[in-house]
Amino acid sequence: MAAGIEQIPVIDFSLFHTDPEECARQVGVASQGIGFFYLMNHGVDQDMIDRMFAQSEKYFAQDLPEKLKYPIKAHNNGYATFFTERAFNIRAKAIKSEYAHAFSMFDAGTCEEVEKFFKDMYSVAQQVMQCFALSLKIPEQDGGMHFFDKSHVWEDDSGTTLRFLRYPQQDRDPGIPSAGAHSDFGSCTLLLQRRIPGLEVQANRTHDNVPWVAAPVIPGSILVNIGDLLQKWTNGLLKSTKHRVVFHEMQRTSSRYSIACFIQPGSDVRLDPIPSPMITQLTQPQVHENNAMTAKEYLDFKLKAIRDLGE
Ligand SMILES: O=C(O)CCC(=O)C(=O)O
Ligand SMILES: [Fe+2]
Repeated sequence: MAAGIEQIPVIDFSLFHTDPEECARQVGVASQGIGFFYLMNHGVDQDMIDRMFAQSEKYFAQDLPEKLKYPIKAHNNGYATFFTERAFNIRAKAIKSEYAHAFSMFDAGTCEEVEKFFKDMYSVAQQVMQCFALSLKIPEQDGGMHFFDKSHVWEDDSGTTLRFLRYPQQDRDPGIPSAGAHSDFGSCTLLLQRRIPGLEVQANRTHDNVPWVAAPVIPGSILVNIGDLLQKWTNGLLKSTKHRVVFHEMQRTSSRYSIACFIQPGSDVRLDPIPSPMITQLTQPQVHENNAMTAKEYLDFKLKAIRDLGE
């Protein structure tokens, strides 16, 4: 049965190596449906993930002045508080820049491991992007399953960001989401949750007041969702779904931690129409803009829109 919008499918990602077509089919169904899917057997080492969470806990446990040594600025690296959510961002670009000192949040010797972790997550994203290209049936002469490879290169300048998140312990339900309903901006997001649930996904895009679907913590999984840029780039075929984080009873006794990896195309990538028969068949005719935005222009446009909203 095809996955509906009411449920988040779980995909055994070892299929990517044994049966990429079937893997891509499952990724395609989920991406055109609820816009979220779990990956099991994704290949990122669980012990390393556990160490990243341990580093994150240690970082957030520091006194505020320590954390504020690296406040988030326009470059989007560093510590930020958004309402009841706390975050520490590291952009892929920062790893090799003068901003590398921000890694002092980590214990000595762990910087290399953070970089390895970030790169391993990025490789999973690249495989997911290959599944997107396969499911879109992009012709071989246009790149086939490797269509997105050129636009997602680790070394290229991009907005790709690793974000360590903490939702502090609270003795009562504040009654409002810790992270309000939003969609992500980029190509896709890879999320690691641990222990405490709270993430919810919009069950329906067409009417308000519909139930939210819980995105439970599935140990060992990576939760992937499509971002606005990929929705726009695929002319709406792949869905960027709103989600939020709400208070969970377990937060009365401990903080909730998660780690998100926001994947963006290279800054200079132009979002020209994708040569996909699926997009042609399943979406309204695309408006051919002569001056398609670059990924950076799109991201700046989205960031400006939230700044203008005063968020
Ligand atoms: O912490 C989570 O579970 C989700 C975070 C999220 O949606 C975001 O930072 O965009
Ligand atoms: Fe999000």
